[in-house]
Amino acid sequence: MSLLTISGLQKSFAGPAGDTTRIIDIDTFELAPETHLALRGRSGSGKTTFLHLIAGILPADAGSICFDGIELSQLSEARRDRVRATNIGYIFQTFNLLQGYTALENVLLGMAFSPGGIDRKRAVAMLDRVGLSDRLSHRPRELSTGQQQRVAVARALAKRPRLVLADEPTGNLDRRNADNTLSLIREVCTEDPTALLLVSHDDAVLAEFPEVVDFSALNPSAMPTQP
Ligand SMILES: Nc1ncnc2c1ncn2[C@@H]1O[C@H](COP(=O)(O)OP(=O)(O)OP(=O)(O)O)[C@@H](O)[C@H]1O
Repeated sequence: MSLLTISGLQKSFAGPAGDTTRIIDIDTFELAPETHLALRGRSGSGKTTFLHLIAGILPADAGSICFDGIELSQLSEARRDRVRATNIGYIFQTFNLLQGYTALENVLLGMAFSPGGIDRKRAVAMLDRVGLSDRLSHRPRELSTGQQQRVAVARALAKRPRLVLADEPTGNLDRRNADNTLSLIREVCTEDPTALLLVSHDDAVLAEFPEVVDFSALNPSAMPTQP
């Protein structure tokens, strides 16, 4: 039984000149529960778009995305938001932290719709595990870029999701912090047990995964914009 089953998935975007480019054209993709899978791919090949479709942030033009028995393409945006808030821990490439809230509040708010609800002890423990126990009351703008990335990691993991989507989750970290953060993500996803779909360009990160899929093989219509 797979946690995520995708078929015939298509997504195009209109360019500034009104022309349309198909960014995603994926025949089939499956992710089993508790599986850890990494995606590698060129910049601009559509990896973030793919994660946004899975998370229900973007609607697909065609095809099916079945998450835990729920067909996302049949749902309104509000219902997709609820599925994501309840089941998916998303580590955004650009963090998406709420600027008016502290690091701890960002993690607590991330737990608000999860089945376990808000658990302050777990939120504090997760921020401690990403090395930010002395930054609980800092707002995002008072944190370094790497610290903001670690808050985003803590927020995604603290809620005990069924699936973690991680878009370059170590992209702004030095080697030591990148290694620690990756180990933490995989450790928490094993403890709880959670499926993990991670995008990375970093060979050291990819080497840690039992399975790495080349995104351009999965999505052959991808049009890389940069080597
Ligand atoms: N809202 C949008 N409107 C128009 N084009 C878009 C939009 N979002 C993404 N694109 C285009 O889709 C393509 C894929 O973008 P995406 O962010 O998914 O790539 P990526 O593989 O994640 O890249 P990177 O590795 O650099 O983060 C790019 O060419 C981008 O310009």
